[in-house]
Amino acid sequence: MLIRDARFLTSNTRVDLCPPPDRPEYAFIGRSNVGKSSLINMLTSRAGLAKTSASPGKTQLINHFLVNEQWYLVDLPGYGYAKVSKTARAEWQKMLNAYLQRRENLACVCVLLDSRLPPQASDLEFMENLGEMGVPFVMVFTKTDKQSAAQTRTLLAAYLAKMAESWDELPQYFVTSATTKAGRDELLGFIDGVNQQLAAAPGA
Ligand SMILES: Nc1nc2c(ncn2[C@@H]2O[C@H](COP(=O)(O)OP(=O)(O)OP(=O)(O)O)[C@@H](O)[C@H]2O)c(=O)[nH]1
Ligand SMILES: [Mg+2]
Repeated sequence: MLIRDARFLTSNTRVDLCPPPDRPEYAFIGRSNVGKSSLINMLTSRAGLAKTSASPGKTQLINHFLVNEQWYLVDLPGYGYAKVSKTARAEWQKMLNAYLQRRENLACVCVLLDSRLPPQASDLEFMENLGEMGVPFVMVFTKTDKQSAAQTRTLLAAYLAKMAESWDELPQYFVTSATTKAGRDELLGFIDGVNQQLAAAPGA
């Protein structure tokens, strides 16, 4: 997919204030600092479109971007960020659940996972929840430039083996780097395919 245009629309904390649910939406989520905002910039080839930061907890709102006037990309705050208060975390959980359950045009959630780490409880739990809510998702492994291809393969195999313990069918996955642009064509191709399926679906 060629990215002709990508622009920021809105930031907010409430699902009812999000842009009209009139086109397919892809939400990027994952633990703080996993590389969500960087991946969005890499996919759209717009450095600085989504704000990135070396310190976790940078993204705090539901941020909508419009791509090619055709689909929405959403940058969500990271979960599992220890330095926020319990109250703030509970608020964020409430906002996130409302978003996941009520955002009717949500086509797919991209769950970002640091390719250098073994399966983390918070990620496994988050994916379980998505499964229970019936929200479609894919796994996106990030930061593969930070290690050798062999190391990525080993960790990926271990991750898939862990997932196979609780999932009959493994979710689709992508192996990416915001630095080398690895996985860009694959992920954009996937989004394009889903967009086309949705456009062809009855009632679309
Ligand atoms: N080497 C490398 N660094 C990356 C990559 N992706 C992100 N980073 C770095 O990791 C840090 C966090 O990236 P962000 O994109 O801000 O992460 P985030 O998930 O949006 O973080 P929060 O909004 O705080 O939850 C930054 O210092 C990025 O430069 C990658 O693919 N390769
Ligand atoms: Mg961010």
